[in-house]
Amino acid sequence: MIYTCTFNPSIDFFVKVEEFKWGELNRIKTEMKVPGGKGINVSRVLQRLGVENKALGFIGGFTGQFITDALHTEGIETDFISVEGDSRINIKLQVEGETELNGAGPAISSKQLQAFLDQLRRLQPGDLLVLAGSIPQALPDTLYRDIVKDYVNRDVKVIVDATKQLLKDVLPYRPFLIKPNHIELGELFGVTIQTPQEAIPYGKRLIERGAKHVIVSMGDKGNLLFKGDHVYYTNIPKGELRNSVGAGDSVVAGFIASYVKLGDSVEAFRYGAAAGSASAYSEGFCTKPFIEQLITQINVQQV
Ligand SMILES: Nc1ncnc2c1ncn2[C@@H]1O[C@H](COP(=O)(O)OP(=O)(O)OP(=O)(O)O)[C@@H](O)[C@H]1O
Ligand SMILES: O=P(O)(O)OC[C@@]1(O)O[C@H](CO)[C@@H](O)[C@@H]1O
Repeated sequence: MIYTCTFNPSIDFFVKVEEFKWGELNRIKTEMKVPGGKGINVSRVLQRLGVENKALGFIGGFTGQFITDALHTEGIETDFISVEGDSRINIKLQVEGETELNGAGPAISSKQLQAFLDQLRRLQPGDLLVLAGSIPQALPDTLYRDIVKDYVNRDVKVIVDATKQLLKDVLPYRPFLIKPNHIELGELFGVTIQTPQEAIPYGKRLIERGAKHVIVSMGDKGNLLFKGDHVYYTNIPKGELRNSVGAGDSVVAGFIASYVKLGDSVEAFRYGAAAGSASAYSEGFCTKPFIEQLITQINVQQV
């Protein structure tokens, strides 16, 4: 079974305006409210690809109710722990590019955290666990590390999509896959990375530190996969950018969907890259037919 964990789910409030003026009244042209959070996005894309999975995490208040109801309408299975506060609303302002304003999220008590950790005990050898996104401030920042440490030894493949220390700390425990984007990769090493060539030495270091696979997504510059001593690059198919929120999560979901079917991480990388671009070229998220249309334009080359 595949489980995704979103410690801090959100309603993503997408807002388009013609022009944005600071300090003035701006009228919204179009708006859309979608359940979000990185693990939830992975669940959504897996569900669209016909891969059974369950979304776990913490949800609360009227926003939490909206998130749960909307996910069930989409056919996504959930098993969230309830908290008292409201799940956050993340603003995605689409004008001259995308500006994001992400909320802090509700408090989570140690009892609620324990209920979540108890839930994880149902994991079986062979299961796959996705830990994705930021964690609310109330939670210990060793949380991802502790979970990876526990479950990797139980033959669970753990995938981590997080940033900074949360990501650094999991490496010695051999996560199956991590997926920083090039900016997050640069942050880990205190450098600025702009090209795939510049990313290569740093991706290799993450493998040396323990990750089994590393995908570095680079927006319109393509993707890199690091696996053992090998490095692979995918190009980007032709298309028009509509929304890049969740494109990275789609890469993760596409990788998983293909990997569980074929067990081939290089082919899974190609499928993940197609899913990322299919989401970037859609108003919402990718669909299976669109991924399979774009994948014909994607080549994987060893670099
Ligand atoms: N402008 C774009 N044109 C084509 N493909 C894109 C574009 N932006 C993203 N993609 C595709 O989606 C992948 C993931 O995008 P990106 O590197 O922006 O991930 P991310 O920063 O983790 O995204 P997020 O956190 O919003 O989900 C890219 O590597 C690429 O395959
Ligand atoms: O604040 P976090 O947890 O780092 O990121 C949350 C988020 O920006 O990531 C997703 C896109 O990847 C969105 O659905 C969501 O709003």
